[in-house]
Order: sequence, then C-alpha cells, then structure tokens
Amino acid sequence: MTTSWADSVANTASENVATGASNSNGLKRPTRSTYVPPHLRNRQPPSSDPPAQLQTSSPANDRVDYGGITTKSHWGGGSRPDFGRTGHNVSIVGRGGSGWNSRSGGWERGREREVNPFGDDENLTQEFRDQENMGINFEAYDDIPVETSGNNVPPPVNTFAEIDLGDALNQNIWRCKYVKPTPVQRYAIPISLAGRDLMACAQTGSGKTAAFCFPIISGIMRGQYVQRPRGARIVYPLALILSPTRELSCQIHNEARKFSYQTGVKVVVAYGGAPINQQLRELERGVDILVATPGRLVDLLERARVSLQMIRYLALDEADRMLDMGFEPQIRKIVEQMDMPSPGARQTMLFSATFPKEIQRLASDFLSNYIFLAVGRVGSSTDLIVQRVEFVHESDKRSHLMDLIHAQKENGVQGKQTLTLVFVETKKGADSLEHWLCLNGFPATTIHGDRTQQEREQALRLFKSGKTPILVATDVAARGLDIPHVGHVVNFDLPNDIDDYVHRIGRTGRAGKTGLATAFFNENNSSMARPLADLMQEANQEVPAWLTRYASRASYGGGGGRNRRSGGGRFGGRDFRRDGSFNRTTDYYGGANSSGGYGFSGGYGGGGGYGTGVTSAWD
Ligand SMILES: Nc1ncnc2c1ncn2[C@@H]1O[C@H](COP(=O)(O)OP(=O)(O)OP(=O)(O)O)[C@@H](O)[C@H]1O
Repeated sequence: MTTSWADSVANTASENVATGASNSNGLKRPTRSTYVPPHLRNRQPPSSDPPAQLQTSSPANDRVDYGGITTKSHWGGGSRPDFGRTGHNVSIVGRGGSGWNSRSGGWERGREREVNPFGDDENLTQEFRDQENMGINFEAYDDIPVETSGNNVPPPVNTFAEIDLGDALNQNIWRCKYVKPTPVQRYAIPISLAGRDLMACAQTGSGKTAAFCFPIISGIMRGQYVQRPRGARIVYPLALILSPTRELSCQIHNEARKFSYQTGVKVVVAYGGAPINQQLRELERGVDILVATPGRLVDLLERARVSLQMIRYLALDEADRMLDMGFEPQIRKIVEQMDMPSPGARQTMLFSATFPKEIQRLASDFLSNYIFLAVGRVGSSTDLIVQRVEFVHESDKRSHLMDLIHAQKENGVQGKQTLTLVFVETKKGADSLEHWLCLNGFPATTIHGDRTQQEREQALRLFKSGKTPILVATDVAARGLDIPHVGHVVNFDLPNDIDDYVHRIGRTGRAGKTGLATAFFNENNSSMARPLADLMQEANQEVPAWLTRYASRASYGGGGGRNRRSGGGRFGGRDFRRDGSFNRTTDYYGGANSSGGYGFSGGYGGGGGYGTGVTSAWD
C-alpha cells in the first residue's frame, strides 16, 4: 500500500521511538502510526546565520498558544530541538533514542531531496542579476489608508520580529531579503495568526502571497491538528491554496517552497496541462500545503486521490476572479460539496487587489465571523505606476506600438533593459501580433490559452530571463504574475472591465518599484472612459481632456458588460457588510477598528453583469 510522505514519516518516527523495533539493518521499523508535526521533522542547524534580530533566545518551552503575537519569540533557540514536549493536540514523538536527525528513514530521506529553492535565478541575464539587489522602496506604501472591520480586530505589527512565526520561517524571510512587512502583511499576518477568517484587499504587487503563506506555514509548524487518516493512495493536505491560472499556481508554489524551506512543511502544486501522473507521484510523497488550479483539483478529488477532510487553512488568491460567474460553480463544488470542513472548522483567507461588492457578498458564504481588510482603496491602482492613455485608431495600433518600443529602446531606464508586456483581447490577436513583432525585428513571444502548457512555460521563462523582452498576452497573464523587470505594460486592446485593467497594469510597479502603463483607447472602448478616468484621477495621474470628454458622454456602466463599477459616484472600497442593503442581523461591527479611516461610500452599484470571461486555464 502506498502511503503519503507525511504518513510514512509518522510511521517511521513513531516506531523508532515507541517500539524500538529494528530491521535487519539495525534500523527501527514502524509498527503503528503516530503523527509527527512538521516542525519536528526537519530540525537541522541553519545553513547560514540570520541577523541577530531574527535569532531567538527565549526558552524553547515558552510557547504561546495559537494566535499569539508577541514581542519575543517562543520558538526555541537556534538548533536546539524541543522533542518530547506535548501539547497543541498532537501526538508528539518522544524525546528518547537518537532523535530525528540521526535517522535514515522518513524525513531524513525527504530532507535530502529538498532542493534549495533560493537558487532558481540562474537563467537571468547578467544585467538582470545586477539589478536584483537594488533594494525595495516600501516607504512608497507607508501612508496608504487602511480599513479594517469586524469583531475584535488584532492590532497590526510593524516588524517581522514582533510576530511569532518561528525560527525556520524567520530565516527564510531573511533569505528572501524581506526586511520589514508590507502594509498588507502588517495587518493580515496578525489577523490570520489569531485564527480569524479574512477577506483582504490590497494593491497589486504589495506582498499578498506572503501575507497568506506565512500564517499557513507557521500554523502547520505548530501542529494544531490531529493525526491524519491514512488511506490507500489518498492524501490529506492541511492547507489548500487555490488560484485561477496554472502559471500563478506555479509561482505561489515556488514562493511557498522558499518560505517553507527547512521547516518540514511540504508544498505540492497540481495544475492542468501538465502530466497528472507526475503530480500524483509528488502528492504521494506527502503534502501539507496543496497549491492548485480548481480544474485539476476537481479531477484529483474525483479520482479519490486527494481528500479535503483535514483542511485547516483555505486560501483563495485572486478571490474575486475565483468567485466570478465563470468559476464560482467549481469553487463551490470544491469548498462546499466535497469533504472540506465547513467555515469555522477551517480558517479561510480571501485575497485580491479588487473585490466588487457582489463578489464580497458571494464570498461571505465561505467565511465565518471574518475580518475585512482594505489596504488602499478596494480596486485602486498603485500610484507607483505612471498611467498613460493614448487615442489610437484600431488600424494604427501596430505602428504606434512600434514607436513606443523604439522610444523605450532608445531612452531605456538609465540604459537598462526592461521587459514589455502587451495585452491583447484574443488568442489569435496575440499570435498575429507576436508574428508581426518578430518580423519587424523585435524578439517577442506569447502566452494564451491555445498554447500548450509547455509552450506557455517556455514563453514565460524566455520573457522573465530577458531573452525575449516582449511578451504578448491575453488575460491569462493579467493576474498575480510577479515578473520583477516588467517596466512597461501596454494595453494594446483595453479590457472591458476596469478591474481587469487594474490587474493588468499591476504587472509593473511592484514591490515598491515604479512602472509605466500605456493604454490604447478608441471609440470601441467608450464604456471604459469613465471608470478609466476615475481610476487615473484617483491615482493622481494626468487624465487627458479628450478622455474626460468621453467619460462625460459615456453612460457610466451602461453597456460596459463586465464593468462592475456602475451605479454612479466615486468608486471605492469598503466592507460590503457596511452597506445599508446588507441587513443580516449578525453583529459584525462590534469591534470595528478603522486604522486609516477613509470614509467613502461604496460605489459598485448592482448591475454586475460581468460575463464569464474565462480566458484562463482551469484544468
Ligand atoms: N516584506 C517584503 N519585503 C520585500 N519584498 C517583498 C515583501 N513582501 C513581498 N515582497 C515581494 O514583492 C513582490 C510582490 O509580491 P506578491 O506577488 O505577493 O504581490 P501581490 O500583492 O500578490 O500582487 P498581485 O495582486 O499582483 O497578485 C514579490 O516579488 C515579493 O517577493
């Protein structure tokens, strides 16, 4: 019978310690299973010393309960293992014997396989590598307004040192060169560590991935769960992170592997378009955190290869996308119709840069007594991005694009190469523009739903590395992708939804860096005139007079299809529970805590009307 990696570790551990049985090699063999929490699986001295502020000196047995935010760490000092202590509702292997690090079975083997995830930039061109350590200007986010609502909101922190994330995770934060938490991390991490459900909205590129990964990894390390069942070839992850596209799932997986390096927490990714057998084999080696696209996950659930019964943490990245009309049924199936614990019995975290009110309303079905967090206004773009909009007739778009690229090449950003991401509406349009660019001597590649997964991954690699500095993409690349050197996003075809525009331009101007976004506008985009003008004005951008005229002529929200900011008035973000129209009797506001206090009224009127817009890969 095949068992999961975690189970086999547990078996080996329990046996070695509890029974002392030996095999013919003198190694101890399992006779019964005992769950071993991940923080006990992979103890080993750090490979490099973190700075003093990340080291802890308090006694190892000075742990706080789940949810503790503390000014000193309670995770034990250095490499001293704290085997043998009980607590946190788990069976912990005894202290005796030779300890984990001297065993040759289970985790020892697993640890040997753990590839260092911090060394994957070898494909970068030298120029990009030189730019890597230029430093991140997070002061850019310092005066951002923050709104929180819900009961008893835990206070934010200012430094990672204030949060009890554990030594191993702290070392990885240091390896990632994260010096201080971004605003969304300052608020979201304490909220999540306190065990609260969360709906969080924060601007593109502001560090949401770490905001949901850190509490999950830390929570799993603390082992707040009972022994996992063992069944033939079924694996029981403790956390599930869902994202709408294959590439984003891969990216989250890569990030989560960095954050969980040498913590003993195992992260596996499953997404469509890639061989399922390989993913099954990986799952069988054990999984604590499963990162997945919904289509492939449904497949695994239907094959009875994954059970969601033990899920303690559910995170939906790009949550509004995951719950919009195209994707909602699949998400409901996963979250409500399989064996996942119900809200309250699991912790649920929803993150996005945009959160229309209709979607907030839908999302509330998945949450229990949650906290709403908005860092910056919901759906706003960061003012790190310089936004330009130019009136370009359909027939002139190509030559105009060529002018832009020429100008960019000549001026450069202090002579440095930057990447250009060009968004188009259709897959055919993407192929034909790529072809034309290449014909004209501009190295370009493309990513869209008609390309094979291998082609998509190759395109992304070539682009990221700077070898092919122009990527023509459909909306499949609009969300979440974190490509460090994208200096220019061109909306060759504008989307029909202002939220899609926000995500697209958010591929630049990330992590405190500045970026440029140029949109081509013409008569075909008149329904976007007003939301675009409003968004630009809010982000302190120069709005051309002609766009303002278009905006005043266009019926706001009328016929815009997926334009959710209909309904008049300034759009803005806030917890939909504060709307008069939301009349549940639940006491949601008892402990409302508004840290930034921008009091604007929500402007996403009803209407909705967003279409399916399914451009991403779901299988
Ligand atoms: N505390 C931090 N210090 C320095 N860099 C950070 C920190 N947190 C995150 N980053 C970096 O910021 C970049 C953007 O982070 P991330 O991709 O999580 O943004 P996001 O908010 O999820 O964006 P999007 O809305 O586009 O998905 C990443 O390169 C990440 O490594």
